[in-house]
Amino acid sequence: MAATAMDPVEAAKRAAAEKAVDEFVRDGMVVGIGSGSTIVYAVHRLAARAKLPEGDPLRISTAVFVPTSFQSRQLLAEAGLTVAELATREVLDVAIDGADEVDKSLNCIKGGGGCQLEEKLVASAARKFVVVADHRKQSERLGTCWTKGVPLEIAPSGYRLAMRLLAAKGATATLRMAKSKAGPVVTDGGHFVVDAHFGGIEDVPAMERWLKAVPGVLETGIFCGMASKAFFGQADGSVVEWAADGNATPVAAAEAGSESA
Ligand SMILES: O=C[C@H](O)[C@H](O)[C@H](O)COP(=O)(O)O
Repeated sequence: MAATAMDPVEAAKRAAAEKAVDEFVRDGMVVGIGSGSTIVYAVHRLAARAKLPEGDPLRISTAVFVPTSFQSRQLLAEAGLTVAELATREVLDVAIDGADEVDKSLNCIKGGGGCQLEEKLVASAARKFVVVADHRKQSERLGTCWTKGVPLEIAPSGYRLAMRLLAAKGATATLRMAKSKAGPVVTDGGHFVVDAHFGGIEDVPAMERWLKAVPGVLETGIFCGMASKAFFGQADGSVVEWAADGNATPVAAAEAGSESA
């Protein structure tokens, strides 16, 4: 039976994730693992590398992985990879995560999946923060591609106050509602998510500072000045790499789509 072709967007996510894992993860490292659909391919790649024969330079046997969510903890455990907790690790070698939108300075909007607080903690603890995404996430200005708003993780008791303050600042702010449960989305940490859309964000650092100062906002989905590199899988199967200095480089995705590491 002929193999079914992979959906091009999924193939792009996979190419980016595999490239980042192979460029940044070495054996013995402590590695932060983000959440979302793109990170699934990173974990699959890590699992494949754990099965490589001894002596293979890509083999990982002593690396440990710090998850950012229930989802990534489960993925790592199912892949047979060693899970570590951020509470017992002060510094991580690298953290790899997806994003909802990335600008040329590698500022990101994250939290489309409601995991921004743990993701921010893990990324902040890492010496290097690496973003993996498909081409739809490449943006000239945050807030223009991802128009669902900046996800904000909010103390439940403060969500009405926060929404009033956000609206006064000009945002369209909505409490994120669950799809298969009555009521709001509740994060892994037991908080609510408010999505605040301001249109295109001109001054990303100022916006992040302002959002962080809103009472009840525990963390914002703006990751400003944190990433050192971003990999974007393209529709043609290639991977484009953005560096924090604004340089964009097309890189070969020779192994993209391969089953083995
Ligand atoms: O809360 C979710 C995370 O920030 C994800 O990394 C982000 O939403 C990107 O997810 P995906 O890889 O599914 O596009």
